[in-house]
Amino acid sequence: MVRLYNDDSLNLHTDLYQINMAKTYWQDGIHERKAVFEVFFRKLPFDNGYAIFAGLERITEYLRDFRFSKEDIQYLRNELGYEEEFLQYLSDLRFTGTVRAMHEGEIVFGNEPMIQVEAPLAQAQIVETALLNIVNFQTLIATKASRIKHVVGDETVMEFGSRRAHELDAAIWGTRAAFIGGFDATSNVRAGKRFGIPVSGTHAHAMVQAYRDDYTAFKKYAESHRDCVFLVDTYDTLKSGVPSAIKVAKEFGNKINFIGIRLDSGDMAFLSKAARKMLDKAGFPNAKIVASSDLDEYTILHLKSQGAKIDVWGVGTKLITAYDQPALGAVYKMVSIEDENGNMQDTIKISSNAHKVTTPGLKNVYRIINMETNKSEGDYIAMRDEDVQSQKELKMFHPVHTYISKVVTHFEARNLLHDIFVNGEFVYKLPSLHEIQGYSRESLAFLWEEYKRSLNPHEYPVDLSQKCWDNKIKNIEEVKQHVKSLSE
Ligand SMILES: Nc1ncnc2c1ncn2[C@@H]1O[C@H](COP(=O)(O)OP(=O)(O)OP(=O)(O)O)[C@@H](O)[C@H]1O
Ligand SMILES: O=P(O)(O)OC[C@H]1O[C@H](OP(=O)(O)OP(=O)(O)O)[C@H](O)[C@@H]1O
Ligand SMILES: O=C(O)c1cccnc1
Repeated sequence: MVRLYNDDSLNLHTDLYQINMAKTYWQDGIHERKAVFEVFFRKLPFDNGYAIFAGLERITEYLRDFRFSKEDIQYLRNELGYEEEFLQYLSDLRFTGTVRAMHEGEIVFGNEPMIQVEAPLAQAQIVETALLNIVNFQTLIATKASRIKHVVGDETVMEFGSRRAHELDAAIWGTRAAFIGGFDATSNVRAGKRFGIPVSGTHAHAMVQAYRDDYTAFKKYAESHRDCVFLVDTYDTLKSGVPSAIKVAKEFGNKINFIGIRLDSGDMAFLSKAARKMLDKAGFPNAKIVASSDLDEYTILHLKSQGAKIDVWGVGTKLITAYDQPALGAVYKMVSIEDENGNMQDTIKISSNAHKVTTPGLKNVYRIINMETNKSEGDYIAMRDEDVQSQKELKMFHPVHTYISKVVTHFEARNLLHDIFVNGEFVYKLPSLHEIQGYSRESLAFLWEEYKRSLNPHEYPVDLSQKCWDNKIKNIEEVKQHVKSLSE
């Protein structure tokens, strides 16, 4: 088949300015200098108390495949006019850097690196766009899913969003992220095939319309399927939908597995309670009630507070489009760069907003677990040469309001960043998606409930070590001096 679009590589999935900067570095001969960038966001999405890091698997694939194809080079030559020598450099380019990152599914907070890229400057620059693109979306959806799952609790929640997602990629990768965040199943069959996510589904109003009435439609479905969930709200939920479902379930008996019914409109608290009574009375106390229709964590919480008898939740649009916050603002900031003598020098980005000043240098991130409570005291960012675990007492203080502090003893300092690539070599063992979901659940168990509630959660501490803080202040002073000297 002749394809309209030959989407042969992801290397051009970058902003033009990255390639232009790479060209400047290359022409100036500094493209091979080592640079360290960190991926982090400043503000948690949805005013949540935590986020769930997702996207690492796709990033590893992107970096392993990192090469400009012949067609890419041709495009850069013919349409963008780059010169031959630079194009030759680009066509030989492979990712040779070191990447450290959190495990996928890790609980993550503002202002701490989820990923560190330590690579030749030009390479580190070119990969920024794709890395942020992947992490921002997948982390956002995994976090939204986690908020929803937190409200749903032990009941089942299914992902129904593909039809409303922002195109095909978002549906597929959003579904994967939703599973990481705790969703149990998806309606998207391709996501099931590709990622091994359990696939599940009922039927649409169209089928009832096609057969003109509930009873005939359910009967025809029962004749062709063993597992049956009947959608009961096409015409009249309580007068026609539920009675027809019960009638078919009785008629077919053991020939089908009558799982239950689905409600998709109306007052779902009222209808679910009424339907429950009808199902129980008819001898189907185990039949489940599935609900869908513009659900999110808020509606689900409301429905539960009204005593709705809903066992399974189907959530689409508001999850997959991150309806109430359409983007996560993760950024990619340079923290260190090699100088002309081969020494690494810290770099900092200053802002008039204290929260926006970056934290320079080569750092580690630790989760400080209190060994007595087995709960997390906060995250602790230290310089790489610090030995955090061997300290008897750890002073943790707020990175902006430094007078807010506490001393922690009897702790385990868990290093959150793991080697993914070392000098271009892929050294990480990718976990399965089920393992990632399990890991995320375990990570959440270290958080006190105060950080997990969906409304006004406590602010989780992400603190700097004294050394890291001193280094930041020193860098700020140096930059100020430098700027002053230039203006004199
Ligand atoms: N008891 C309830 N309490 C709070 N929210 C509810 C309750 N029942 C339903 N909802 C929510 O209220 C909204 C109702 O949507 P809307 O009025 O647009 O139409 P609908 O009843 O779903 O019907 P249709 O799909 O035919 O337009 C949905 O988001 C639904 O999840
Ligand atoms: O509301 P969401 O959270 O996005 O969940 C998915 C929605 O998609 C379907 O509706 P649609 O009107 O597209 O078709 P159908 O009801 O006829 O199946 C389904 O009935 C849900 O209402
Ligand atoms: O299986 C379902 O019930 C379903 C699937 C996609 C969207 N809405 C509902």
